Amino acid sequence: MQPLLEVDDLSVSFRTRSGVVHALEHVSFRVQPREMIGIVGESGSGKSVTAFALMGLLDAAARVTSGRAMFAGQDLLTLKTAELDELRGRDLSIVFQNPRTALNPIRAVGTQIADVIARHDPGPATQIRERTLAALREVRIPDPERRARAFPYELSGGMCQRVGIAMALACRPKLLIADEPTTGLDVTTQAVVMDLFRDAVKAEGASAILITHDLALASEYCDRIVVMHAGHVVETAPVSSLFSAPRHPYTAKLLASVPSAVESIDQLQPIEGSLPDLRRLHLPACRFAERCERRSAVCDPAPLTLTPCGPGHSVACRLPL
Ligand SMILES: Nc1ncnc2c1ncn2[C@@H]1O[C@H](COP(=O)(O)OP(=O)(O)OP(=O)(O)O)[C@@H](O)[C@H]1O
Repeated sequence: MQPLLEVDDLSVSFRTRSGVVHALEHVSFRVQPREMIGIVGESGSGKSVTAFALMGLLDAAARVTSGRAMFAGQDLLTLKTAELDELRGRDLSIVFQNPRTALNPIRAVGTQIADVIARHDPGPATQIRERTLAALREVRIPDPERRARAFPYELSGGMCQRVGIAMALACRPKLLIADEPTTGLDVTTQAVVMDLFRDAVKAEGASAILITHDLALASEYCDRIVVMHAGHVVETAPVSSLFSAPRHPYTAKLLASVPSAVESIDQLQPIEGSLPDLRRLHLPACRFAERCERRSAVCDPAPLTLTPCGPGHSVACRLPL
């Protein structure tokens, strides 16, 4: 099957006062039509930078030093701003971590959704209003006529995130990226928001990338998982094989650190050590090596590539489990 998104060899660095941060190095993964993938990893592993690079939203200090991201026949990394503006909101949408900051604080939420629809799919005002209300209904916002007139500060965090999802879905995108969409929401609202997200994606036959540090959430909603560590993809597999037989020592540690994945509290293990400083001039081929109990001399030579190790399962480790 032709992938909807094919990311190959993506490397991104940031210029900072204290040196160059090698945030992503040779990141590759694919998203198939109608597939929901999860990108997981600790804080600082490069999940958001990946999403921002795909959406053309990296800040001025960032530089894409290699790679391509083919989406529906176009390389997202080489598109001009005007071309990206055409795609964003229409074929490619993002739901941000903090819905309140993602929304314009001085514009009614209905107007913000209407703006997106009018920009990509212009039509008579009554039709745009109807589509706006339908988008709010789709994410089960009660009393959408009244809520459409509300400003973000008048709505709860959960309601704002529903508006964010409604806005992202309004033009029926082919690919939706959700960057920690449930952070800061209570557990019940988290489940409601995620169910809405999944149902909307599946109903429209769209694909999605869920970025999260929450493995339990990813296992519940995704078809396949991409595990990132310190700017590298270290393992990718269908949910069932990743959770039953992880091959990368980092994935195994990540799983052992999740309360819902262990049977008793005694089995719960923190991941020792921290991510390497990504400003270092000579980072090891395996950026997990300094935290890894299995490390040996075979781990040192670069480059270290993702290698198939089972159906749909690849790992970047010379001494896999
Ligand atoms: N504007 C920037 N300038 C310098 N370094 C940056 C910038 N943005 C991100 N980074 C660095 O890039 C690396 C990856 O960050 P990223 O935000 O993608 O991690 P993440 O996996 O999304 O973490 P979190 O779960 O905390 O959001 C980190 O080392 C981070 O410090």
